[in-house]
Amino acid sequence: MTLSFTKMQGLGNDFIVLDGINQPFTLTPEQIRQLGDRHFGIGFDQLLLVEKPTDPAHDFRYRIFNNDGGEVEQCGNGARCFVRYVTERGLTDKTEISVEVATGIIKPRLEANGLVTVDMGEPRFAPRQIPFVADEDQIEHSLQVGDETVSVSVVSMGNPHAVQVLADIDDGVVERQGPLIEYHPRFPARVNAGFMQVLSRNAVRLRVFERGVGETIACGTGACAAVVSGIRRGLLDETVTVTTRGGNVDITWRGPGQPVLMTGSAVTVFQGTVEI
Ligand SMILES: N[C@@H](CCC[C@H](N)C(=O)O)C(=O)O
Repeated sequence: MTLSFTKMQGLGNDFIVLDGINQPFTLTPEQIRQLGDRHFGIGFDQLLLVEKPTDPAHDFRYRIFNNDGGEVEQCGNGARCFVRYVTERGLTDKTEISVEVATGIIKPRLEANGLVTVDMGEPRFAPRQIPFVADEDQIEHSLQVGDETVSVSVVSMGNPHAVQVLADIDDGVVERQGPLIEYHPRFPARVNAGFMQVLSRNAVRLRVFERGVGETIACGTGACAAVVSGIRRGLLDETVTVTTRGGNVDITWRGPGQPVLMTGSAVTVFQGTVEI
């Protein structure tokens, strides 16, 4: 089978995007792993699939597969690339679209300056919504990670996140704790592990060890989860610039009951075909 693909990136979090509307196909997890291999395949953090919506009230269905072949619920940097892809390829003439993801609806909007703003929906905190093994919603939970006891905020942005606030995120903590937190038994669906350094009430640095990939250069849902957890901890104001290793993204959250808004770049890198 020959597949046409587009390689895209949002802050260096990289994707292949496949049009499943005009090019119907199915891929096994093993085939996704092969395509994602950076030496033997195309290489990507996530594979994004554009499909017709199941409900005609929406414009598209957006499916996401991690580099390990597993399907996941949400991808923020990918959502920005998604709207650029469907507009650049003429799949819609709208610049604001309503998109079905596994756990709800997101609304990406292409701005006049080329940046993309995504209404990512409301964050969730109840342990069963993460999922996380705990009796009640707390702003911080104590977690035993190897021989360290750490304090995490758990947030679902459709997908699960555990965020720590640390004075230094470059001292080896991501490499040491990331794999242990991803597979921690209190996260039955595994988790994305975020490591945030607060610079001011409107600026943070963030590194994320992503479920199903390892550390990525940037994680959009991770940025949303980190800012939400920082606001809940009383450390941040409602609009925050998140600096990742791949660049900046702006996040706004006005509090409980409100959606998280994310604004950042989305870039097409190249197009091609691949035999699978
Ligand atoms: N890179 C993403 C998140 C992709 C999914 C994540 N690894 C998961 O397993 O939940 C983003 O930009 O949000």
